[in-house]
Amino acid sequence: MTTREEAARLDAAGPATGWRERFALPEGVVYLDGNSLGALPVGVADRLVRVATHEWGRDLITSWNPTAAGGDWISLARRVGMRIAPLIGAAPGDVHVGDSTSVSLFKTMVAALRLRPGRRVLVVEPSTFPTDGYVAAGVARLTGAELRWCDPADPAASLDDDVALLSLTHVDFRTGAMYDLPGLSAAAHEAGALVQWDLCHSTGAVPVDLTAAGADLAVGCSYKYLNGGPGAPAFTWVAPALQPDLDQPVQGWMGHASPFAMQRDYEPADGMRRMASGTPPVLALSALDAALDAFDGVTVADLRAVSLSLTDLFIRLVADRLPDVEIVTPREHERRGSQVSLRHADAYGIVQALIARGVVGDFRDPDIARFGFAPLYVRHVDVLDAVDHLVAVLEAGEHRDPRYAVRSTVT
Ligand SMILES: Cc1ncc(COP(=O)(O)O)c(C=O)c1O
Ligand SMILES: Nc1c(O)cccc1C(=O)C[C@H](N)C(=O)O
Repeated sequence: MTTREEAARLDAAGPATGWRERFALPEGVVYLDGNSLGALPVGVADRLVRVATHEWGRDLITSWNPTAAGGDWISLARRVGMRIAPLIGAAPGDVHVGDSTSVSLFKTMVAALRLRPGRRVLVVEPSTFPTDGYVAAGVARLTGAELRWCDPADPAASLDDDVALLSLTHVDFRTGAMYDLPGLSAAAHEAGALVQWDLCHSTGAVPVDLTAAGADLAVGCSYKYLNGGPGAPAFTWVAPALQPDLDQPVQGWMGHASPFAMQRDYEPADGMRRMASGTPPVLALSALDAALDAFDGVTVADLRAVSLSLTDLFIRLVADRLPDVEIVTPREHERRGSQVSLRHADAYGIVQALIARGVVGDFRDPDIARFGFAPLYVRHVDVLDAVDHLVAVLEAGEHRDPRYAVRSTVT
């Protein structure tokens, strides 16, 4: 059994030294929900104030161009994309930032169908985060393509000559299980299909090398492990070889080759700039830009080492102390993201009772209690404390409190 002293030693000796201080976390809270909403990095509030007062308030519209205060809003999305690129194995100019993940999925799915005109099937995994399936169904309805649900245990079995795109989520939001990104990318290509990865639950916690894997398209949000804040803009990546033929459906003026020439006819900009549609969300991009400072000097390999050490410890302690609780997240490192999910009939009550004790995880219908381990700020001592509280909740029956019989709207 790991003692608190041993856990504290692991925290002090590991590569995570100094990482947690980059966040403004409330005292006494063990935050295990960074896989839904990342914590607040220290520089973000000041940056937002500066952008609002100096760039917007004082410099007004001149801030679209570079100013003494900073400004240069017009290139902000591109600059933020360049900072996300190394976390996903992308070249610096190949990441567009600006829409929600759902809207990004719409654009990339339509674009992928247009890149494979002879094929009309979109393959999606049915237990993925719902928005991926909803958008795929909408795209199918709009384009006349067919949506084919694959077997989650064997997505490659659904590939054939009709498939234009295999679209998968790298790390599953419910179970924390991780797909073999290079292997499934290769399988899609063998069938002549393109492959897209939803990296919402990977980026910033799990190593991803889209270039090495030969993937075609990817999307991901920035409010989870990237800590960009609620509603922070998502990113899109498309393999450089596909960019010249990329034809996305929301062709707006910001994706035009010369937006300020205000021409009548649309002419796409070069490269990923054409993925833009309208005016970029400058305030949200500024928050994200400041949030990414928390990754300065941090390698993805170190993030992964810390993440695995945390999830290993949580899994081991739960297995030892609560043998009746089912751990649904895979034990094998190569199949695990950065969260651990437990199955229990009273999962909702467990999560609420833990929150009342200052341990914040979340619940996913119908019976999953989810715990995310954001390696930049979760410590081994937090893992120990979380499991102590979990054991105490179950022993005292706190999860059966009648207050938890009715669920809140947002879980
Ligand atoms: C895998 C996955 N894809 C997409 C989304 C939704 O993205 P958005 O709300 O940015 O459209 C989420 C979570 O919200 C998610 O977990
Ligand atoms: N995006 C969210 C939101 O606006 C409110 C509440 C939760 C979320 C989430 O991110 C959910 C998340 N994708 C999940 O994995 O469940």
